[in-house]
Amino acid sequence: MSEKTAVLLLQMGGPDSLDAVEPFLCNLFSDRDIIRIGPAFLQPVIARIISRRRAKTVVEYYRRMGGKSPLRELTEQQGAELEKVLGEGYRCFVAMRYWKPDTTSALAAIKREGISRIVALSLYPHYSRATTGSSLNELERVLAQAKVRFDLSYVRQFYDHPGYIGALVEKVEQGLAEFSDRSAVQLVFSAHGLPRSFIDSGDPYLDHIQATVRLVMEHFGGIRHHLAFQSRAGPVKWLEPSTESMIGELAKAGCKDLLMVPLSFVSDHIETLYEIDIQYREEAQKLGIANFRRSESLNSSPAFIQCLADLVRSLG
Ligand SMILES: C=CC1=C(C)c2cc3[nH]c(cc4nc(cc5[nH]c(cc1n2)c(C)c5CCC(=O)O)C(CCC(=O)O)=C4C)c(C)c3C=C
Ligand SMILES: [Fe+2]
Ligand SMILES: [Fe+2]
Repeated sequence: MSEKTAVLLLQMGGPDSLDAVEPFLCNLFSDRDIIRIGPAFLQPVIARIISRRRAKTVVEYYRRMGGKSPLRELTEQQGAELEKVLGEGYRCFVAMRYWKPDTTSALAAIKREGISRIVALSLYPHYSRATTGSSLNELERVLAQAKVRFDLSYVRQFYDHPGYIGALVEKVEQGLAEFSDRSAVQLVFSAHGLPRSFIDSGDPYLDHIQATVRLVMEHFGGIRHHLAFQSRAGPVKWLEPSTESMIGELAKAGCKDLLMVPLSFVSDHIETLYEIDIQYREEAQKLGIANFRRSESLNSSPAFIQCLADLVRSLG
């Protein structure tokens, strides 16, 4: 057995071609940790119907962002950079919840290298049962079937880690520098939405998001800021206000300079590259917000990779 530690980067994954959109959606809608549709035995059938219908709309979004999600490449790059910072004793692997490479193939690769110690590193800063919880449940299911035993530890969240806050502050600072008068800019922190029922049953996601916003804003005294939630799907009640309505309200109040700060996803994907950069930008410009910008996603920013390395090393 190798003395090395495997760092297993947990992400959602995204379609790697337009043909992959429907099966990706079907995997997502089949997962009862993220969405419950009908009784468990019927969910796979309903998931197939919903994914076929949603794919018709979403394929066009992926087409407009280059024909696929960049999540795999971005996550593999994070793994490569993290491996460089951690040095000799570590190897990084990627496990995507709804697309490739999946948890089974990631564990097979770890096993092939003879590694027995795994740090499961969730790339969602804010814990939710829908995201990190789902990835960890999948990992436990796959491990239960593996013939090899691993020594496993977890990074479940890092919403208040000084390295994460510092990496976000750096991106907001760069975003603000693009405006001629930073005191006129309003920040909209845009987090991924979640059905209200998750929070009502104890999910800490909203508390984590609010803590991140508070810690980032300690560095930006005097700048006006707001928190909103994007990408709701389906008829249930979601966290409010929606990013769309927030943009509308700010436009009505005369805002001309707006910096969107994506939260809750550390890499570029459909919510930054389509929803914010295309959909919300077109809407904002129609409503008279002349300067609509977005701070960059963390992706492989050196400060963020250093944060991930600190999190891994903190587990000894
Ligand atoms: C079905 C309900 C959904 C919940 C709840 C949800 C929560 C949630 N999602 C992310 C991050 C990502 N979501 C992505 C795609 C995506 N998510 C949903 C649905 C829910 N998400 C769908 C249907 C899709 C597919 C795209 C679409 O149809 O709109 C992705 C990957 C995007 C990519 O680039 O391909 C990420 C990442 C978070 C952080 C979150 C709650 C905390
Ligand atoms: Fe999502
Ligand atoms: Fe989404």
